[in-house]
Amino acid sequence: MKVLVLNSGSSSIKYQLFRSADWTAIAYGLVARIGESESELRLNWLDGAGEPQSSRSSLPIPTHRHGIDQIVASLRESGALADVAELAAIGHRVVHGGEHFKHPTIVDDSVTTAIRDTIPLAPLHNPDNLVGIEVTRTLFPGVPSVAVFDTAFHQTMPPAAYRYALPESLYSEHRIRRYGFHGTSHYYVAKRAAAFLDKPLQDCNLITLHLGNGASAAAIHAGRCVDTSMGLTPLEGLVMGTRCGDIDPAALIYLSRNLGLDAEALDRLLNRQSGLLGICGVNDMREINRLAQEGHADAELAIGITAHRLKKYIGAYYAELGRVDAVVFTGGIGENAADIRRRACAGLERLGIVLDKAANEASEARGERCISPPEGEVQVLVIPTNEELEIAQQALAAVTA
Ligand SMILES: Nc1ncnc2c1ncn2[C@@H]1O[C@H](COP(=O)(O)OP(=O)(O)O)[C@@H](O)[C@H]1O
Ligand SMILES: CC(=O)OP(=O)(O)O
Ligand SMILES: [Mg+2]
Repeated sequence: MKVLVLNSGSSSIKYQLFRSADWTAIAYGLVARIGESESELRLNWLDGAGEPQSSRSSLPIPTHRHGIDQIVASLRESGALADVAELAAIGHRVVHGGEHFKHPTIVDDSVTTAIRDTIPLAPLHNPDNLVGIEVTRTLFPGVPSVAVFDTAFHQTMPPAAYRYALPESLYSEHRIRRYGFHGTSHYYVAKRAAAFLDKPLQDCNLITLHLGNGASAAAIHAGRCVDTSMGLTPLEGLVMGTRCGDIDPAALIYLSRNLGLDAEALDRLLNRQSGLLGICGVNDMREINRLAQEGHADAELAIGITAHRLKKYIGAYYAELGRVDAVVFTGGIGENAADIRRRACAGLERLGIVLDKAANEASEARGERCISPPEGEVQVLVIPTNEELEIAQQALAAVTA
């Protein structure tokens, strides 16, 4: 059987098709620039002989529905998915599941309603996730769609970690609390880290750092999440591509009173115009590294604030956990940006966190690796994330349960 995984964003859909027998990704790709005059369809697949092939085409793709149609048509044409009947499940990334969803869930009307209800909490993500689900439910009524939630892994946090110091009614009536996101990624890399350390996950204390366009940290005690940096929405915590992370909430009051910014303007400012982009005008870490090396002070500052914030969270989560087996870096920045890793870990020797300079900076290194000395008290690991694989496995488990 095969499992298709869709990660629907505002103007793109990323997808992977897995063969469940051995969890090989037999095809993956994306549809980009949906709704623009020239959209793009990319497909990578393994041909009949197992050789990798790829194709890229430009065509107008006006809506997500057309995008998913195109994905399925190209999967059919390539032979990766000869017949939709081969699909055991379609797994969807859903960013916000509120308190309602602690597990992967087969979608029915009540589930789409519950996901729709959380849109105000994840306006950047949930609407597009929902569109993907609605399209596959109408296009393939015979194939179960399974929602896998970013928030699910964090549902084990104790109240001391997930409650804010706000009036009780804001929690009991409005469910304002820390939810946490990227849970599928934190869980996946935690499992891989445990395997790397050759210990059962339930014996591992880990600090996992997912550093992509969105970024978050998690404290994992005995294999369960006990704290995470994102909050009610994916805005709190670390510095991100376009999101500010932690700020004094009174800054919003100030901006509202003195600059007249309303809710929409604050949302735009903090979610889309801040973070790395706000500090230095660029949100791509590769470009920022290049600019910093050329001496651009604002690019250097963007890296400095990012690393400073990361170090603070590593220290805080170390204090919460008491003992740490490994610090795990993942996501596009975590997996590739040696300089960020170096700065985030600098000065933490007293905590047993030490990097092996050569291992950290080995630019050709790929895959799961240890970047601390083998005798180190705390292993520092780089573990490439694979949210799609985790979603595929959870989706299949949900439909076969
Ligand atoms: N070699 C690299 N060096 C530094 N940063 C990198 C490198 N490769 C990717 N990145 C950064 O990773 C970020 C994107 O991470 P990714 O996990 O792909 O994002 P998303 O959250 O969209 O999945 C971007 O800031 C990008 O610049
Ligand atoms: C929740 C979140 O921030 O997701 P992403 O990193 O995909 O934007
Ligand atoms: Mg990602």
